[in-house]
Amino acid sequence: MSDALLRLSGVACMRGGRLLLRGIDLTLAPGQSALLRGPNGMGKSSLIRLAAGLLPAFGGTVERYGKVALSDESLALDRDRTLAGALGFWARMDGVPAAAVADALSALGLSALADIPVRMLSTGQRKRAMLARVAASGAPIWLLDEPANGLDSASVAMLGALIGRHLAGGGVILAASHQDLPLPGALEIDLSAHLPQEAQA
Ligand SMILES: Nc1ncnc2c1ncn2[C@@H]1O[C@H](COP(=O)(O)OP(=O)(O)OP(=O)(O)O)[C@@H](O)[C@H]1O
Repeated sequence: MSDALLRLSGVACMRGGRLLLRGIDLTLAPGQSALLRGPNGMGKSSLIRLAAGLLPAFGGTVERYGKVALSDESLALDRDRTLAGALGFWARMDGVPAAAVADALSALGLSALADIPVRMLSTGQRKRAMLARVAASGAPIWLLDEPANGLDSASVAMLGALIGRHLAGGGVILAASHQDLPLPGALEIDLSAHLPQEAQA
């Protein structure tokens, strides 16, 4: 038995035949969060994908206890549907009530854009729409790759409120970001401490 929702134990990450990272240990219990730090190309996105189960671990284990919601650079929303329609599609797939979509739109300041086709959204609006999909998913495990990219300060504040509610409700968050995130109390993981030995020499 375990209280953890997400656990990485001795994880090593390989990409394109190159060992990027090794020895990653992380346990997130309800209400906890972690932030991956490191320069470009260090493997932050790769580790997020690995935590999502989209990339196999080269070594170690990844345990997930609950559904996962991922926000990364891919849109994952039907560009030709309205924003509410595209989010509604995922709500049906996720088996969550339609009200979750309205709540998520409201939380991200997108209610007025509910009937706009996704393809017409601006960069920042699209990013908020992707975060709305995560918020509406009902998943306890949020994996957020650069969630503040393209967001203005008001939107970052909305993201902060969303994050606070998710953690207070017993969810967990693993994020990667170059920017400061509204993720108070997050465990910071500096990936440069996890380079393979030959890369450290
Ligand atoms: N599909 C792939 N096949 C092979 N190598 C890849 C693939 N995707 C990424 N890589 C390589 O893996 C390394 C880590 O990439 P990753 O995107 O995880 O880094 P990152 O820390 O998120 O970078 P950034 O800060 O620029 O977003 C890079 O050297 C990249 O070239």
